[in-house]
Amino acid sequence: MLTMKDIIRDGHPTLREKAQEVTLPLSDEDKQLADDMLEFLKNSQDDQIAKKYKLRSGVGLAAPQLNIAKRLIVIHFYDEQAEKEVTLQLFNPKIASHSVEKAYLPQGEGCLSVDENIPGLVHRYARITVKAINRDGEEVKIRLNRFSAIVVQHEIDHLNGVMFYDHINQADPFTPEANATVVE
Ligand SMILES: Cc1nc(NNC(=O)[C@H](CC2CCCC2)CN(O)CO)c(F)c(N2CCN3CCOC[C@@H]3C2)n1
Ligand code: NI
Repeated sequence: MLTMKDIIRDGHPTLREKAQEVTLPLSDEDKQLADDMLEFLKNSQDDQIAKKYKLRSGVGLAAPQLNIAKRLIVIHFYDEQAEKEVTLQLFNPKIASHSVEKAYLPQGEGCLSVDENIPGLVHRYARITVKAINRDGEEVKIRLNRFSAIVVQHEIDHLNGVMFYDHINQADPFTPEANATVVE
């Protein structure tokens, strides 16, 4: 099982690299990696397992965080508003289109690859359409909004060597951009 020792930290060069597209058809190794990443997220959200293995809680993970420079992201969390579990294992994800409107988490963002807290608002697109290959090797087109959209953008950033704090307005970190929507 993956634990925090498998996650590389800020300063490691791989976090600033552009990850390589996954070759198709998906290999068993790449499918296993996606499953290992999903298991980590589920474990990290289980109080007992997280405590036992000292896992920081996560709702998303990108392969470069495991020092694997491949374009693979995994998302897993319970969407209270939609009252359903959201689980995505996306290979070669691309933002095909996005809203002009921006959105942000009022508490800012963190990252399993960043050990210190870096306060400040991270403005992202409020709605995105993502094209990707799913675990079954099918091309999918997914429209996302609110929390899901924010998490997926954070993860796709990791595939392009972008960290969440790159987006923080250092001059004015806590002032929301005009017309930006808060995602509670
Ligand atoms: C917002 C949040 N960020 C958590 N951690 N950080 C992460 O996931 C990083 C990615 C997220 C940071 C901001 C957007 C994407 C990991 N990253 O670095 C990957 O690149 C959480 F854990 C969390 N939740 C809320 C829901 N809760 C349900 C019950 O279980 C616990 C869970 C905790 N919400
Ligand atoms: Ni992160």
